[in-house]
Amino acid sequence: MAQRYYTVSWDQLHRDGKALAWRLVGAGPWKGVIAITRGGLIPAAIVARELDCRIIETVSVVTYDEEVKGDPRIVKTAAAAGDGEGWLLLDDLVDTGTTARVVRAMLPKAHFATVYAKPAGKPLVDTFVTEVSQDTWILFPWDTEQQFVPPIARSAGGK
Ligand SMILES: O=P(O)(O)OC[C@H]1O[C@H](OP(=O)(O)OP(=O)(O)O)[C@H](O)[C@@H]1O
Ligand code: HPA
Ligand SMILES: [Mg+2]
Repeated sequence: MAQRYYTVSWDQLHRDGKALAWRLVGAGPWKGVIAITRGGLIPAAIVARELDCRIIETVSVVTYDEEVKGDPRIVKTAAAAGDGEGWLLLDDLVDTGTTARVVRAMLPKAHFATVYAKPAGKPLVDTFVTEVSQDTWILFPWDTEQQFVPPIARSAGGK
């Protein structure tokens, strides 16, 4: 299990997604966006909207079951994108870089961008917005929900 958590709200993801679009706007034009599903789908929608890009392809790689990492499994390729030249490849984050390595081998000429990056995966990304430490687990809004928490006085054992 991760040692700490970094919770990302929908609002923050939207803001960070737009910050990513600002970093990418001068690097185009793009033939289209390729989202690495599933985590890259929402960032891809936000960035594609800001870059005025209507063409969205997907590739699917499964690497984790919740917080447990396994061997990466390619579930879907993006044949229309060829070697990726002129395409913008998007994911929510790079952690160990395992998924990025697999996808980069499939689309070596694509520009690879993520919203968040951890140190081990950072060298594989062309553009990202926010770095978090390797022992931090990012909690995305689609994986979480709001719930009641007891007052501090009670959880600290005061009452
Ligand atoms: O750098 P890595 O160590 O490979 O980790 C990053 C990848 O792991 C997560 O995907 P996941 O395999 O959980 O699939 P999902 O996007 O469908 O949730 C995340 O969305 C990235 O794609
Ligand atoms: O920190 C993370 N958060 C969510 N999914 C992930 N997949 C790999 N690392 C992470
Ligand atoms: Mg993913």
